[in-house]
Amino acid sequence: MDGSVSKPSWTHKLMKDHELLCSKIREEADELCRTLESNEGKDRTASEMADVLYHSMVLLAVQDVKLEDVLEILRKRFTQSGIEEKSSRK
Ligand SMILES: N=c1c2ncn([C@@H]3O[C@H](COP(=O)(O)OP(=O)(O)OP(=O)(O)O)[C@@H](O)[C@H]3O)c2ncn1[C@@H]1O[C@H](COP(=O)(O)O)[C@@H](O)[C@H]1O
Repeated sequence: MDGSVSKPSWTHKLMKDHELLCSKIREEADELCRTLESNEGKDRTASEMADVLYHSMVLLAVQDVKLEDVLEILRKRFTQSGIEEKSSRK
């Protein structure tokens, strides 16, 4: 024993408590939207987006989904407009 005390980790807490994790993602997404609706400025938008990304990346890690896999899906969508893709599903 080296006598060190491990620091509490927000990430570990989120990974163990899926209800908390999902509620944080919803809360942070709502805060991000409010930066637009209330014109809170670029810095606030960037900060809230960082919160959304961080919490969403924890959700990916819980499910063993790599961010690279998400980026690959976005890359494949480059050649098709979102409206075309949506109508192709109907
Ligand atoms: N990027 C983050 C990160 N972004 C946000 N958070 C935490 O997410 C929590 C969000 O809670 P709240 O919504 O209550 O806080 P808030 O959003 O600041 O409050 P308001 O917007 O409501 O004013 C806060 O405790 C933030 O510190 C993060 N916690 C950790 N990380 C990264 O994860 C690493 C490991 O952190 P630990 O897991 O805590 O060791 C860190 O070094 C960082 O790199």
